[in-house]
Amino acid sequence: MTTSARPVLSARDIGKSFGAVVAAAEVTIEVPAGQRLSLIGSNGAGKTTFVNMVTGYLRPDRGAIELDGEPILGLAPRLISRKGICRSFQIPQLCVELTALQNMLVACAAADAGGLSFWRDPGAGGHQERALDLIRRFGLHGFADRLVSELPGGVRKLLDIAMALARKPRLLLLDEPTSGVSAEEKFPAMDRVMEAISGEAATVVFVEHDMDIVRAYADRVIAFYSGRVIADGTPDTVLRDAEVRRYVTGGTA
Ligand SMILES: Nc1ncnc2c1ncn2[C@@H]1O[C@H](COP(=O)(O)OP(=O)(O)OP(=O)(O)O)[C@@H](O)[C@H]1O
Repeated sequence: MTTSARPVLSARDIGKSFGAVVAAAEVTIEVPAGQRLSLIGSNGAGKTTFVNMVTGYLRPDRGAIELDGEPILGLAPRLISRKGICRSFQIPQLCVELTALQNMLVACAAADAGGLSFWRDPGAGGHQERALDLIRRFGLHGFADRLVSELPGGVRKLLDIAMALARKPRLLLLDEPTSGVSAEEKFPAMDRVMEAISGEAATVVFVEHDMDIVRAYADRVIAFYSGRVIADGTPDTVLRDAEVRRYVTGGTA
């Protein structure tokens, strides 16, 4: 679980409270390159708060966050994403009036652009090739020309994740990649995601409620409870942990 190499992500003693609610209490997590880390915990345990702090959507009250040794705490989400931390959301953030391919083109063009100049022609500058490659690798070619408003939830989820990869991130954070995806589609969808991520050599942190998915795709698991890390280790170790069984899985894992 430990490595002598410098971690891709280092979050040390980060804390965040919302009034009396402690959403993160001195959370320390280091993620080495290439790891597939799953964050688990019951509703309100602090998983999304952690993701939001790492990606700049929430500013911690205290602590330090570094990407490849460079401090990133306090930077805006757009800057953090340019530095190499990208994310997907529980509810996909897509432009529903554009097609799947147009959304991907905008993501690819924005990844390259210094400003908003990509709006002039998102199809220019090799973006088309990258967009089509990602669409194909996520198995979305059949949906490329369909409006996002017409797409099923599972397809939207995959498109949102594929768009997060447009920037070739060092670290990809996926907030509940399988929520809203039907039981039979979950494993094929995660196979696509993990295959695409390994092709990009990105490190991945994913928030997940389905313990079968955690077991199948994570090589490390961190369990949260009430804003604290209560277990950290291999899936087997963490899912057998007494506190995790009590507070997270209810003994069902
Ligand atoms: N913007 C906010 N304002 C007030 N309270 C918040 C805010 N964001 C999160 N919280 C609170 O912080 C705690 C942690 O929430 P968080 O969303 O991180 O949990 P989670 O583990 O991601 O839960 P879920 O699995 O339901 O998404 C909860 O008690 C939540 O109500």
